[in-house]
Amino acid sequence: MECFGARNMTATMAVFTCPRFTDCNIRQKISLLKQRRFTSVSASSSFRQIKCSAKSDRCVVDKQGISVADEEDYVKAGGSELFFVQMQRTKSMESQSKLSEKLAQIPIGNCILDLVVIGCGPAGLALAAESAKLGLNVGLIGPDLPFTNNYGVWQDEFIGLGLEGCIEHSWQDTLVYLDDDADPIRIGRAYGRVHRDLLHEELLRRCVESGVSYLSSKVERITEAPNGYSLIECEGNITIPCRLATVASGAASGKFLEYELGGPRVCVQTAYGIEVEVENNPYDPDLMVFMDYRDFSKHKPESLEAKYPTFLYVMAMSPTKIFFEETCLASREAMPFNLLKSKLMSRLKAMGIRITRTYEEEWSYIPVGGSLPNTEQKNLAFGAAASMVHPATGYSVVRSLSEAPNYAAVIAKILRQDQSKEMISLGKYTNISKQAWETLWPLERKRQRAFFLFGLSHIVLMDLEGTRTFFRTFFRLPKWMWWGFLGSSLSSTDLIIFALYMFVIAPHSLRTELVRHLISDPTGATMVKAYLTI
Ligand SMILES: CC(C)=CCC/C(C)=C/C=C/C(C)=C/C=C/C(C)=C/C=C/C=C(C)/C=C/C=C(C)/C=C/C=C(\C)CCC=C(C)C
Repeated sequence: MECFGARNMTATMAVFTCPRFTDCNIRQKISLLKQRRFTSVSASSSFRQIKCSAKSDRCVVDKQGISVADEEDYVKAGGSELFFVQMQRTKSMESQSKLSEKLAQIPIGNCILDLVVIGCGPAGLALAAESAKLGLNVGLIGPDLPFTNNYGVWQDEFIGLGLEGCIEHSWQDTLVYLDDDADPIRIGRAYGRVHRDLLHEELLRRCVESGVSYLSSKVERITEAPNGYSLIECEGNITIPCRLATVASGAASGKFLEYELGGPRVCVQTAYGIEVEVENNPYDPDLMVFMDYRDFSKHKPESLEAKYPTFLYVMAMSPTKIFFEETCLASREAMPFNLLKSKLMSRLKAMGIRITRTYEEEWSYIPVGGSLPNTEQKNLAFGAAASMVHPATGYSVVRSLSEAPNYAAVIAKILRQDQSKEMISLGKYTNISKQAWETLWPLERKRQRAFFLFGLSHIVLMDLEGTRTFFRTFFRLPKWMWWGFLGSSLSSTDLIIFALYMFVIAPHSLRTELVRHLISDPTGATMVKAYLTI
């Protein structure tokens, strides 16, 4: 057996450094956050992400619109250059198992893994389990952190994945409110709230069953050995050799990957959510509210609040226990979290809803759009790192979970057919990743994405009234069209029919805007080019 320089096995906790920002001292900031207002601070510099529970909710917002700390910490830390921050307050995640307690440790020093998956979110766990099921020797590396997000899914999609047992609450129908005085649109599709602990447990169970091994560590870099193996260099001088590496560590995994140059700029979906006990809840607990775009707060058109059209996402767990999330579907600059929070509070007040107890609070920041990974590179990616977040909705979990088996099958195939040990020892290796990249991003998928990016670039330009008109038209499309659009299951040809249908039923003002946008926005030209490329 070959052995590649794993020098010691200590230091599996993350060290807070931030190589992307050479001038910022994240370590110092984390320690300040830890000392003062926050508990359980954990971070991964490579992901440029900090997760922490706040003791205080007096947050300030940095110049990119991200709440980072309370004022005193912020000043002491010298401001924040952080790009991706999620804060979860008063959430209990203790019931989630530690990966390190259930998975065998990656053998260090004496074996070469077939595949290393970097990142332990839903995409990483699903890909690791599916690949190991096919007989690959798979290692998973990443910080041993619980799932913290609240995921919502269309129930049929989750049943299709065999994950119905992970739905903690479901609603038989879903509503969209667009007009202040009209009845809501009934969507006719059941929605579910994912139980994050059960999802974590189920994906972990699949990893255990298929024999995935695990290292709780932070990956510092991925390099290539002269014989073509990938070397996963982790903190504490641990190096794990493998035949292929797949990065599944979320949207900010840029350090390990190359992305196409000159692509569209990244936009952001921001949301502020609370799970609360309330009095005077006007929402029917049997129905999920996907989007409530009614303008309760009546902000003046020139106000900052009105600059970001937001909607309320409502999951009623009982007549009095509700999860509310004020969401800005997409904007060019991140909507400041304090603004989202104040919009939610004034909306609830205007509706006469009184909060009597807060169970949980969450801030969510999801980059949408942006470039595709460069498909010539050797390292693979999966999930948000592979730009698999739906640019026009921000949803990604179902796509990652549903594509994991197929992607794993292609990885297994190329690893089997390629690179016999003799070829490797003769230095005759080829880039075996190309086929996997092409499975993830074939021309057809690139066309669909070009269409979604065109839609996204239109969404970010609309004001509240424009947004309502847009969605009034969108939800009047035949069901298969908008279901398919949201689930990324329309082919590129279906999307042309979708666009023409939308054009036909749209009011004159929206038609003119769509055609003007198609002609004048660069994403229009890119979309046409993608459709013409064969
Ligand atoms: C925590 C976490 C993770 C999260 C949280 C957050 C939340 C809550 C979220 C939510 C979300 C949601 C609900 C979303 C939704 C979305 C939607 C519905 C979307 C939709 C979209 C749509 C679109 C974009 C569309 C588009 C369209 C188009 C583009 C069209 C076009 C047309 C044309 C161009 C026409 C042409 C014609 C001729 C030329 C003749």
